[in-house]
Order: sequence, then structure tokens, then C-alpha cells
Amino acid sequence: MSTRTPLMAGNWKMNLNHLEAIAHVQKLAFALADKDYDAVEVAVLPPFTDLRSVQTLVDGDKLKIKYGAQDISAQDSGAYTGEISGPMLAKLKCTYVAIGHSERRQYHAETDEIVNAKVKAAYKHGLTPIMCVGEELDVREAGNAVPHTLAQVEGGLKDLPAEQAETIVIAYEPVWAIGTGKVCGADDAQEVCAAIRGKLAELYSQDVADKVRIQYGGSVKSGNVAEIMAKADIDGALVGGASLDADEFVKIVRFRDQ
Ligand SMILES: O=C(CO)COP(=O)(O)O
Repeated sequence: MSTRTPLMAGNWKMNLNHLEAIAHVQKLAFALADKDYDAVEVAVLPPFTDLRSVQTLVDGDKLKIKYGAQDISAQDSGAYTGEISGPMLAKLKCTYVAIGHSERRQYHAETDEIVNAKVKAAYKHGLTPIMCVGEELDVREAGNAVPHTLAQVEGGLKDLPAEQAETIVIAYEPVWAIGTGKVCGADDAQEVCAAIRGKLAELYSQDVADKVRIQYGGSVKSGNVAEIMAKADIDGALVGGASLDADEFVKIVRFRDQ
């Protein structure tokens, strides 16, 4: 039995303005009880423009919900128009930051080198990366899901010391399962997540590999979360669309009841 605390994180993507964010987090806070937080770590990843409002609410009401950003600049400051830095996110008391989401890899040409630089920037400023990896449909159909994903893991973690690597969260998100309603079969997801853990053991040690939380992401809903969470190497979910519905996200957090 693993001692890893499951992490259920809602990636809101480019949805909910700061007023909607407050209402949404209030709904989650009202529904979730101490027993939920005892069993599962719960986090939301709102757009940058919502973070200050979410911080104020979480601080003011002493909520146990964690929050983080959806991206981080590899730079600390300077002439990088439109970018948001690690020091800015740290000042907002973000716990997490998603890095290398497939939508950033696809629409913003983020490579494993960029992901690696962002992972290091996150650690430099005390943020925990949720590093996203996963294959496109053609890669899976060619039978290369595991090697493709492991290459992303290795590239993203390059030269990262073990003391940092052991706290990272890795989200395995097969691109073809994101926002499509096509959930990856639990056995297929487990196969890749187990391979990721094996890669961590090879790069670092079994001890580090045993500590890292590996999430599954891609069309997770209350109806499929229990089957996914039953797998030995899956320690949580990175939830997109279903995290925008507070009732549904609460059910996902309570996956043990589904
Ligand atoms: O990309 C995702 C989370 O980061 C998954 O999105 P969906 O849950 O909407 O498929």
C-alpha cells in the first residue's frame, strides 16, 4: 500500500474570470469537509488573473484547498512581455504550477528543454511542478506511448537533483484523451504510469520513485475516477472540463465513494 497522498487537481485552463473563480472556490470549500482533506490533497489551477482573488479567499477563510498556476516563465524577471515569473507566483503563495501541459507544447511550441528550464525555475522559487507528459494518438497507435512519454520525463527532469525530483508531481495525460471524452483505459494508464515510476527509479532511486506522485489526466469524471484511482501507480488526477463543475469535482475528490 502506497503512502502517497492522492492529489486531485482541477486545471481550469482558460475558463472562469476572477469573480467566477471566487464563487467556484467558495462552492468547493462549502462542500468539502475535513475528512476529504485528510484523505486527499485538493488543488485548483486557475488562470493567472484569478490567483490573487483565490489567494485572498483561501487566506481569509483559512481554506485547506491548495492552488497554483498553469504555467511559469523560465526567467525570473525582465523583458519577457506577457510572461509570469516564479517570484510572482511565490508571492501569491501558489503551491503548484503546471508545466509542459500538452496545450502549451502544442500551441506554444514548448519543448522538453523549455519544460526542464521551467521545472528548475519552479523549484528555485519554492513551487512544486506538476509536469505534464503524454503521447499523441499516432504515437499510441504506433505502439510507442511508453518510450515517447519516458523521453519527455527524462528531458523534463534533466540535471534535477534527487531532493527536488522526489517532490515533483508528474501528470500522465495522453493527448488523445484530453477534452475528447475518450478516457484511456485504466490498465493502459497504469502501464504508462508504472513505466514512469520505473524511469524515476532508474534516473534516481527506488526511494525517490516511491515518493513521486503520478497523476492521470484526460476526460476524468466522477464515473471513471474510481477505476483509475484503483491502479497501483496512479496517485491522483489532473482534471480539466469536469473541474469546472463544483459538484462533479467534489465527487471526483470523493472517488472512494463512487
Ligand atoms: O488536460 C487536462 C487536464 O490538464 C484534461 O482535460 P479534460 O479533463 O477536459 O479531458
